[in-house]
Amino acid sequence: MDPVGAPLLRLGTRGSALALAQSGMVARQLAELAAGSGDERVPGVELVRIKTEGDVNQGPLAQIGGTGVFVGAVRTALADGRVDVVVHSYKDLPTAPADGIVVGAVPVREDPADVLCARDGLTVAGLPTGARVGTGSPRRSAQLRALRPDVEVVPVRGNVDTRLRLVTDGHLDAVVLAASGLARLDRSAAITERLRPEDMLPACGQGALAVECRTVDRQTAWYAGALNALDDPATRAAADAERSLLAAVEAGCVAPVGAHATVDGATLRLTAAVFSADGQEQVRGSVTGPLVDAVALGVELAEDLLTRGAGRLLAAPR
Ligand SMILES: NCc1[nH]cc(CCC(=O)O)c1CC(=O)O
Repeated sequence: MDPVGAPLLRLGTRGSALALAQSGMVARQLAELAAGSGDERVPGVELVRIKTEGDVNQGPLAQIGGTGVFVGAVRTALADGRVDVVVHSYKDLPTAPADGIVVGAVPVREDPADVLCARDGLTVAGLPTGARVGTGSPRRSAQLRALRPDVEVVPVRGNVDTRLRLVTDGHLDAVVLAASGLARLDRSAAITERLRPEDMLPACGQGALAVECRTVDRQTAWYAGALNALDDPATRAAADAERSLLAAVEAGCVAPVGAHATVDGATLRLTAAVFSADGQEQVRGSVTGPLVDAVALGVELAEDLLTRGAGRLLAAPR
């Protein structure tokens, strides 16, 4: 309760700069929407910081349990009732559902594209032979090597600022990052080239946020109206399609996957590809259908890719 007795919406967040930027945006939107919903009780939104193992342990993500380590602690705080909503980068959210938790809102998506942040304004085509480009993502690595087999992909980890500094310090010629993360951190000036989704298919859900709440509260909590108002059905459908594809492909292969859904009125178009680690092979496809069939469209395209040999790409040399 805040001093005048109105309920405080407790929004759980990690402490990283990106998480705080995203949570802060959602907090402001939720406060405005709740206030605008005609509800007498104008709520405050309180940010509650949650420390996760991924923040403490800087070892390679794959060794400490993948991006799931960030999500787990935040979801536990939600399930335990310490907070009411949590905000995730949708692309970091595992596809398996969590008990008692639902995605209460999917706000309007930012640009889902990946971007190059290079020294001296360089583009992918302009990088010198043997240029050192940082990314920790097998998906970005494979597609970068498909575009430029001669560049050296350097594995990197750490937050967005750490990665940008590798370029400004002269350790790397460039890094590949998400346009959305840079925009939210007000670092878009570092972008030297926006990579078209045709050339660099984004991660499933990239650029979108997932606002999770407890399932029991989704319809009935005093903030349910604000969650409804925050939800963008087009973004939700795009994320649903990309993530159902990912879940269905993951069941059949562990090769890098990229996907991009676009929405035009009531129609959704999903393009996706699975890559060999070296980027020299790929299986790509598209599917178009009604927005309301987003999940089924993702499964349909996944089955198509698997039928055409997506699973086999796992065996390709690294
Ligand atoms: N893996 C870290 C991460 N998780 C989400 C984003 C960007 C924000 C988004 O996808 O919406 C980033 C940084 C990046 O990939 O450059």
